[in-house]
This record gives sequence, structure tokens and C-alpha cells, in this order.
Amino acid sequence: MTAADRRTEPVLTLDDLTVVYETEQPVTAVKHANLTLHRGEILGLAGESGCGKTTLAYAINRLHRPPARIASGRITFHGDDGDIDILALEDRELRAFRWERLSMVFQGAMNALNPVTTVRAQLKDTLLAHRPRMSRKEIRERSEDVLKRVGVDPRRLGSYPHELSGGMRQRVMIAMAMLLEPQIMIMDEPTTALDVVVQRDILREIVRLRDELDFAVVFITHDLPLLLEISDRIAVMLEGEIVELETADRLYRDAQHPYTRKLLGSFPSLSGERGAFIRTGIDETTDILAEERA
Ligand SMILES: Nc1ncnc2c1ncn2[C@@H]1O[C@H](COP(=O)(O)OP(=O)(O)OP(=O)(O)O)[C@@H](O)[C@H]1O
Repeated sequence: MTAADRRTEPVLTLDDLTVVYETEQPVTAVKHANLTLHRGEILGLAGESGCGKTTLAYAINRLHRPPARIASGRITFHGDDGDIDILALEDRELRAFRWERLSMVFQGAMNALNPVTTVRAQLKDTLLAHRPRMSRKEIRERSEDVLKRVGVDPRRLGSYPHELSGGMRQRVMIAMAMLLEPQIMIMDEPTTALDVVVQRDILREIVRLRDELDFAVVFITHDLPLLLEISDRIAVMLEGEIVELETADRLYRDAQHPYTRKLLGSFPSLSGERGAFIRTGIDETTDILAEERA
């Protein structure tokens, strides 16, 4: 089967997912969401603050906490070895599932590194938790390999998080997320806290790694120009509902939902050629992102 064929196969399906915050005035943050993520695709999830993007991401990995409750729906992971009903997993199975099949990188993830242990120890702990029989040599090789892949010098294995820049810490978190070669990575505003140049480098790296390793990415941000550049398809959320799901090209050229059109209209510089910068790395090309933020 070719990579293109695999790209049309589902790796994750959400059916009728509803998430409610059971507060005094209950808030239905995700409303009957249906979504299919294909193998190896970058799916952008766009929408303004408070529309439910993070709630959806947490629910997929069962990281939601009370008062959040999944009120309806199914979340199915389609592994090469069969389907997994994520909502039915026992705690132990869920721990094995996370990182191994599906991993997450959050906006504040770089601050999620343990401040008192080295990068080496943190990578090793995660590896051993899932692969207890791994030898020291394999652990060292895998740790060096993932750091290299995200553009961090393996000599940094001995560093503590405070010795690394914000961009480097975020790269280490991405290395951690790909450590066990999951088929899905969910990235929730992974670069928002970083400056534009660092952000752009990391995004380019994520696209390149996806091309190389063929994992699927759900990339969450309210930054629609950025999503247009890196995504294969984009889902637009409005008040808990997915109101449009289209290829990035079609969404850009022919958005159907009035809210998508409004969202596109709110980024006046969305007139350059989509995607040229990150996908080809040609620096002379119109840099939509930088213009947007200028
Ligand atoms: N712990 C909570 N208790 C009650 N309501 C919550 C809680 N967390 C989120 N919500 C509500 O759920 C809705 C969706 O929030 P969510 O954080 O998922 O949106 P978002 O699109 O990720 O926003 P942002 O881009 O600002 O992160 C919002 O109305 C929010 O107020």
C-alpha cells in the first residue's frame, strides 16, 4: 500500500462526542462532534478562544478531569493490530496507550519537564515505563536519536530543563512525544509561547518529521494562517461544534460556513500563496505568519 493510500485510512474516529462541564450552570464545551483523522495527516483544529478545542483534545486522550464529563459518544483508535475503544480502556491499559499510541504536546508543555532531573533521565523513565526490557544501550541510542530528530544536540541529554531555552525545552517535549513512535500526536498551541522565528523552525520540523515518520497530527490553534500553511485538512469549531471540515486548500479558497469566512476575513494578510514557506522552506516566499504578526 502506498503512503497516499494509507492517508485515506482512518487512525482515529470520534462519533457523536459530547463533553459537558458539570458546573452550577453546566457548559457543553463539545457538542456531538464527529471527526475522522487519517493516517499520517496533519489535521488543524481552528476556532476562537473558548470554542472547545482544548476540551476536545483532552477528551481524546482521556485527560479530562471533573467537572468535565464525557456525556456521549465514542472515540476509536484504529491501530494496525485492531481497533481500540479509548473510552472503555481500564487505567492500566490507558497508561500503556498514552505515549505509545497517542501522545500530546501542550502550550505549557515545556514547563512540564521535571526541573530536578536531566533530559536523559526523563527520556529513560518514559522508555522504561513502556519498554521495561530495553537495554541501556538501546535507551541511549533511542534518546540520542529523538533529540537529533527534533534538532537538539544529544550532548544536551545531561542538561536540566532550566539550562535550556524555551524553544529547546519545547523541542525536548516533542522528542518525548515521539519517543515511542505513536501513530498520533495531538499538539495544542505547542509553539504559541515562543517567538516567531523559533516557532517557525519548530513547525517546519514537525512537518518534516511527519513526512519522514508518517504519524498523524491534530494541531490546535486559533492561528488560522498558520494552520493553512501546515495542515492537510482543517476543522473549524464554533461554540463546541465542528462547523466545517475541509482540505486546507478548499477551506482557503471556498469556505462554506459563514463563521469560517468570518474567521478567514479576520486575518487580512491571508492573500499570499498558502503553504509555500514551511513546506518548501523558501525564505523569499511571502511569509504569511510574520506579516500577520507584524
Ligand atoms: N474547568 C472548567 N469548568 C467549567 N467550564 C470550563 C472549564 N474549562 C473550560 N470550560 C469551558 O468550556 C468551554 C471550552 O473551553 P476550552 O478551553 O476547551 O476552549 P478552547 O477553544 O481550547 O479555548 P482556548 O483557545 O482559549 O484554549 C469554554 O466555554 C470554557 O469556559
